[in-house]
Amino acid sequence: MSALIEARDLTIQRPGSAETVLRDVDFRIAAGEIVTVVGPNGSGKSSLVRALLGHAPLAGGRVARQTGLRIGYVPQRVQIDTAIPMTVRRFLSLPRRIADRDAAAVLARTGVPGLQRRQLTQLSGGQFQRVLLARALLHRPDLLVLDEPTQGLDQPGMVAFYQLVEDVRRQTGAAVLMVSHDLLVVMRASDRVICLNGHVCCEGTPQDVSVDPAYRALFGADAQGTLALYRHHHDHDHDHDHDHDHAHDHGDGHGHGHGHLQHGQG
Ligand SMILES: Nc1ncnc2c1ncn2[C@@H]1O[C@H](COP(=O)(O)OP(=O)(O)OP(=O)(O)O)[C@@H](O)[C@H]1O
Repeated sequence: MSALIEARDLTIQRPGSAETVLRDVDFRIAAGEIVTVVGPNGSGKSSLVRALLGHAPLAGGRVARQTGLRIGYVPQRVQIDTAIPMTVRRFLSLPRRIADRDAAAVLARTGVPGLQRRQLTQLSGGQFQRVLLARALLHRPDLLVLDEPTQGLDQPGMVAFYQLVEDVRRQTGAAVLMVSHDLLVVMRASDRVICLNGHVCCEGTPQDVSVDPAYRALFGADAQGTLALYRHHHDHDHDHDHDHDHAHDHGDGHGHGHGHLQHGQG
């Protein structure tokens, strides 16, 4: 299958300096794939995403994006000016105006129907993330790019959010590229995981990455947890769960995240 985005030998430097943030990274994502980038703070995850989207200069290598590729992007930080009142409905129409019908449909799809008239500042963390996802979905992207989409959500909120991302992929066929720290949860929602630390430490299926020594060295106790989760999953074959991969996820699907809005971040 041809790639939506393909990168070769990417090298990225810290803006305004010769310091290398990422070196020799190869990357590809195909239609319909869910790929997650994990790695410690400062390991270059957001830099990689920005370079793939063409938002950051390359110090080396090349990136090819499929002609006409539609991308829905939720950046790591979303600047909300709390001094200016803004409803969800208006937010969805920025920068391009959309019809009421489309606004209602996309909010229903992301599990927050009827929020149109609510002020952004009055949303819970989980609702806000779903509104961001709704906005990213509006223009029927071939690829959704979500940079740490569950920041500030509690565990059930995270599980529910990743379940929603999988539903969106199934319903729309969009590929998904995510950056995440939520190792245990996100790895289960991914087809492929890339573990970064200034370069690609390891990559592959979640199962392969969870047992890779480089991954385990980077994530220590958390990696042990991932491993245990895969063992547990492997050891049990639930009668009623043959057709999907969430036998041990007990998210309630309602996204009741208790995080807070990240007001005015840069
Ligand atoms: N605009 C910038 N100006 C200066 N340095 C930057 C900038 N963006 C990134 N960097 C540096 O590049 C390195 C990688 O940052 P990046 O944000 O890509 O990491 P990350 O893996 O996404 O981190 P986190 O998990 O903390 O979000 C860091 O050392 C960071 O300080």
